[in-house]
Amino acid sequence: MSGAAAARVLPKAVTFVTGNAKKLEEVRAILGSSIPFQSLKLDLPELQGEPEDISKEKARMAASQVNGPVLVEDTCLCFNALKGLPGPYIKWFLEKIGHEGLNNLLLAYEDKSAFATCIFSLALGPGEEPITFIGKTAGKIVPARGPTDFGWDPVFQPDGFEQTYAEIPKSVKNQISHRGKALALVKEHFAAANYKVQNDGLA
Ligand SMILES: Nc1ncnc2c1ncn2[C@H]1C[C@H](O)[C@@H](COP(=O)(O)OP(=O)(O)OP(=O)(O)O)O1
Ligand SMILES: [Mg+2]
Repeated sequence: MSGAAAARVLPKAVTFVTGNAKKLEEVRAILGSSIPFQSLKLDLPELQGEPEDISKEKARMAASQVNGPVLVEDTCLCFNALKGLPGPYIKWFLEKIGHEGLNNLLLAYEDKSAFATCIFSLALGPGEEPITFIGKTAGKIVPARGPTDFGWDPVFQPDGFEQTYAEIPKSVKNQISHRGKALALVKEHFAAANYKVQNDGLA
C-alpha cells in the first residue's frame, strides 16, 4: 500500500434497512443514484433510551442480520414543552392517540414548538461501531392539515413555512426536512470515504 489511504472495500452494496415503505421512498428520492444501495424490509426491535443509542443499536442488529454494510435511521418528534418527549416513542404515541391526541398533549402549554430529528447510522459490517448522521428541523405542532399518508407530517409545521410537512411539495420538504439534512451528511461521508464495492455489489 502506498500514498493516500486505500478506499475501504465493502463486500456488497450498503443495505438500507427499514420496516417503513414511506421512509424508503424519501430516502430513494433524496439519495437518487449518489450512493448505490439496496433495501431490505425488516422491522428491527428498538431499544428504549437516547435517540442516538437507539439508532446505533438498530444498525448493529441490522449489520449482523444482513452480514454486511447497513444504513438505518430512527426518527424522533420532540415537543419542547414536554422536554423532548415523545421523541423516539412518537411512533407509538401516533398509533395510539393520533394527530388529535398529539395536539392535545400540548393543550396545557402555550409553547407548541417542536423539532424533528432523523438519525442515520451506518455500520460497515457486523461488530463494527456505527457512525451516526443527525438532521434536525424545528417547527411547531398544529391541528392536522394535508394528506395523511405519512405519519405525523400533517401536524408538523416547519419554521418559516405556512404549510405542514404534509402540505409542502415533496421536493421542497426533502430539502428542508430532518431526513434531507441527515442524508446530506451521509452523502458527504460517502463522497469523502470513497468506499469501493466488491464485484459491483453482486457478491
Ligand atoms: N418524515 C416523516 N414525517 C412524518 N412521519 C414520519 C417521518 N418519518 C418517520 N415518521 C413516522 C413513522 C413512525 O411512526 C415514526 C418514526 O419511528 P421509526 O422507528 O423511526 O420508524 P418506523 O418504525 O416506521 O421505521 P423503521 O423500521 O425504520 O424503524 O415517525
Ligand atoms: Mg421503528
